[in-house]
Amino acid sequence: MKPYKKIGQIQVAEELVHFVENEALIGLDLDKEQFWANFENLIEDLSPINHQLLSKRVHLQEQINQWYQNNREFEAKAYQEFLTEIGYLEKRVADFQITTENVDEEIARQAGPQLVVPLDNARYAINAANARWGSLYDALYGTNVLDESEDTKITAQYNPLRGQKVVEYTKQFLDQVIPLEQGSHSEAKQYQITAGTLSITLENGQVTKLKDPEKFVGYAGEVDDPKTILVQNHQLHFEIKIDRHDEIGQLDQAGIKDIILESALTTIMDCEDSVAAVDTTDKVHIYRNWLGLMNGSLTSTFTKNGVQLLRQLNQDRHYKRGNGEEFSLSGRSLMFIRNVGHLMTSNLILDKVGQEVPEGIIDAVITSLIAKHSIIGLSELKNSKERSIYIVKPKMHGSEEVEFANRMFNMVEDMLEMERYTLKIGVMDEERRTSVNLINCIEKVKERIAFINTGFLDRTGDEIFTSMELGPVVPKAEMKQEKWLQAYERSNVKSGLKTGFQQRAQIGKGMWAMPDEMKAMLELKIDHPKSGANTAWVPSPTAATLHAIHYHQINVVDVQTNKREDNHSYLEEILTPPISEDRAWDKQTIQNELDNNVQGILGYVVRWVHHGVGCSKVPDIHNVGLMEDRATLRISSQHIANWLHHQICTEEQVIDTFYRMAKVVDEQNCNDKTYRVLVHNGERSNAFEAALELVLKGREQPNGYTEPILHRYRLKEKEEHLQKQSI
Ligand SMILES: CC(=O)SCCNC(=O)CCNC(=O)[C@H](O)C(C)(C)COP(=O)(O)OP(=O)(O)OC[C@H]1O[C@@H](n2cnc3c(N)ncnc32)[C@H](O)[C@@H]1OP(=O)(O)O
Ligand SMILES: O=CC(=O)O
Ligand SMILES: [Mg+2]
Repeated sequence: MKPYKKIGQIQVAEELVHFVENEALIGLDLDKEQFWANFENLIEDLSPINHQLLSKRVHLQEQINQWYQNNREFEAKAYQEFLTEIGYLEKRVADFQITTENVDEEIARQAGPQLVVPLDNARYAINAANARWGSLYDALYGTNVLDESEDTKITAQYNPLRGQKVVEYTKQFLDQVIPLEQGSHSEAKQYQITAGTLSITLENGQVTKLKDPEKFVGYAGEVDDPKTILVQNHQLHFEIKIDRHDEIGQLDQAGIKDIILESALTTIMDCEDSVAAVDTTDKVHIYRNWLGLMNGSLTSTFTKNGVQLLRQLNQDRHYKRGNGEEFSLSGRSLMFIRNVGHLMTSNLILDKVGQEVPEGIIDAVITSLIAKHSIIGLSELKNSKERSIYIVKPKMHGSEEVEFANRMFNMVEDMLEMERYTLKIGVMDEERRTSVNLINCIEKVKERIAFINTGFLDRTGDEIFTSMELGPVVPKAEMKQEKWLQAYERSNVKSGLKTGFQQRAQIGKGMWAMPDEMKAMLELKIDHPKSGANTAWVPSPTAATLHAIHYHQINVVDVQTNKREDNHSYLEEILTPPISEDRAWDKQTIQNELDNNVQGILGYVVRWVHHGVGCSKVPDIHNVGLMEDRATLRISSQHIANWLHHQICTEEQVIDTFYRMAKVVDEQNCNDKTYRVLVHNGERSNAFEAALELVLKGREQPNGYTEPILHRYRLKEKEEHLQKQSI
């Protein structure tokens, strides 16, 4: 147990006290004693409400379970009436528009990718902040986007034939998004600035310009020898980089060495489902990284390909307009911070009766305190030009819980002496009770909402859990085609547009969870801007650069304008549970489903529990690397729990599958010297126990969440490790 310091009536872990008083509060005009006194009041006011909200979740679910048991023949109308009666479905508020002010351009006006990154990993987090700009040449060369033959494979040295394909693809992209009045970019020999505008000399000597000359917005270098041409299309920028002496540039008749796309407009620094933070040390580590991002001091030193590297936040980018006037664009992605939800408590702080305090309350106070460093502008590397702080709040159920978050944000603003609505909120639409009451949820935070986002992964987990009693759900891969999911996605866009999100806030779509499948992403993720979303999640900087292409191809403003007319009522479809009509799957189908889910669960949980890694790339049974986090774990564990409950498989079969897949996962990790096998000489590791419990006790977990079990086993693992060290 960590030593605590008694402050007023509460007890605060020494490590947190030290961090707050010697790091987070330094440079801020806040009184230390007052800070702790206010924090204590806030805990006293809010903790009981937090607990009541959680009890309500349990109570509603008990009633839903009972209803399903009494109504085996599902009838949509009766179901809706029942949900209204118990207060799950809320009475819709009168029409309103959100009024959020001081929202940065990256959120309100620009449409583009949103990157997510685990905040416990400084190397990745800085990389993410810098992923505002990414090389299109690298993204195309280094992934599977381009069709590959023997000749165009990635080789140890640069492969010019592959490079040629990259250039061809890029020139087509340029012709598509910044076409020339005559000819093609592939015929361009020279780009220069003439009389304040971009002129292009073609190989036949003809001089032409852009079809839309206003897309040229700036340059760097000399007018007759520019090093950078900055263009803008659909509010999104990119740079054409020219250097005739460069290894790549010299192969191009116009000297183009790269195209740098504005990529991750925004990034979510994640303290939630992609990290494994179970104690004070873990939490303070994350808070310290956030502080480094907010005051611009975060660095990371690491060795890559035998070279020692220092990574730090990028500076802004400087240009001249056609008339010579200087201007700059941010070199970094606009950062959000994702706090934890309302569920867990933390021993970082104990209240006056010695109970752990809700972790979401602690996150709200500490992450906002830290972000104040950025808004008072101590660092040159400002995050928000509008002096706003962007907090993503996940896993809220219904409008009461959103109202609670709003109340908490008000109190935090007051205690940190911030103007009202400095704290903006991003509401994850990822629990069913929020989806069906989304307009009411938005209304509760209408002065501060900066995004809604369909977290379809958590949402799928919640869907399975909520309808657990009704029947067996469809196989996991079929979930995306289910009525509820399609309707939920559309309804989310509709709700955002009806309440005035256009040009004011983000309507976001979910994660691309196959980090290496970039060709498929380029083919499919264009559906997100097409659906009216002005952002969507990507798992890596490379994915951000490739997904940015979609926002050049689709003008989201136009799409949203058309979608504003959507008057379809989606409620009944959203409330159609994904229960299989035909439960007669053959033995092999059932076993494959189990194998796939169990492999993913074990592959993820072993790294969570034994190594403290909260987001991993884990191969599925077809050997496709999948991004796994707590939300995907929630789906897989709930899925098996559901099939077990409805006797699609037996407990014996599940346990047997766990043992078999443990060997597969051990084999996948055999090159990792720090790896400990899941079962050793019949002795099950903590990770194995945790993974199995997530399934066998899946129905008992609050809303199917995985946090309680993961935390318990990770703490046990840490404790055992300490004991071993002290022997
Ligand atoms: C349902 C939800 O809540 S989704 C939200 C939670 N999910 C996430 O946050 C996903 C974030 N992504 C990741 O954590 C990682 O990309 C993973 C775990 C999926 C894969 O990680 P790895 O196997 O290490 O990736 P891989 O080896 O292909 O690439 C590593 C390189 O890419 C970079 N990278 C990978 N992901 C990211 C990221 N999200 N942000 C910034 N950089 C990243 C790393 O910095 C590293 O580059 P470096 O060597 O120059 O530092
Ligand atoms: O948080 C995202 C999700 O899909 O869940
Ligand atoms: Mg989620």
